[in-house]
Amino acid sequence: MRIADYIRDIQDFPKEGVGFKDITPLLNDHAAMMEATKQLLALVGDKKVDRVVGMESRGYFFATLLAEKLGAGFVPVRKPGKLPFDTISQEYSLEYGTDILEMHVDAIKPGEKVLIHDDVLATGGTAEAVCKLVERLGGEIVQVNFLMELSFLHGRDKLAQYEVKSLMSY
Ligand SMILES: O=P(O)(O)OC[C@H]1O[C@H](OP(=O)(O)OP(=O)(O)O)[C@H](O)[C@@H]1O
Ligand SMILES: Nc1ncnc2[nH]cnc12
Repeated sequence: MRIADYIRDIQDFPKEGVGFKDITPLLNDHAAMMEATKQLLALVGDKKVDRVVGMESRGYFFATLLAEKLGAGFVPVRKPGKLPFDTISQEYSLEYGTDILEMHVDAIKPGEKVLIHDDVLATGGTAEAVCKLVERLGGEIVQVNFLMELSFLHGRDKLAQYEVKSLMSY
């Protein structure tokens, strides 16, 4: 089974010029979703992970599956104003806009080992902001992984000090 066969390309979404990578076919097929989870787990290997951090919203799907398999807690990163408790905020830029990401102040304890997961690495702005949030809370980032990276946008350059892995590269 090829995971890439379950990624649908949508041209000019959400804006003209963007080639959008749609993961809903992958989520729609149980066997494909489980295979992708297995392959992401293989990227993590035998690293100890206390918390898996997932980015709203498409990062949540596999981040929670990974947390379950790794015996780790799940931490949601959300867009502003959505988290009910005290938060820390970090501004970031996207392939198509700018925004702020937030995390609960008590989501990660100093010294905890953190896996960060998102579906797509594009410009790297989102992942860079999340790395900053995790480190501001004292977390130790053991890996940042993605289903896919859009290598022509060079998002890895923003994450040079971390172990960055992805299942697919375009
Ligand atoms: O590497 P970057 O250029 O920062 O882009 C990658 C981010 O963009 C997408 O999220 P989006 O903000 O579209 O939100 P969504 O998951 O809620 O659709 C994607 O799921 C990543 O989180
Ligand atoms: N081209 C793209 N497809 C899916 N998600 C994205 N996030 C940023 N760029 C993206």
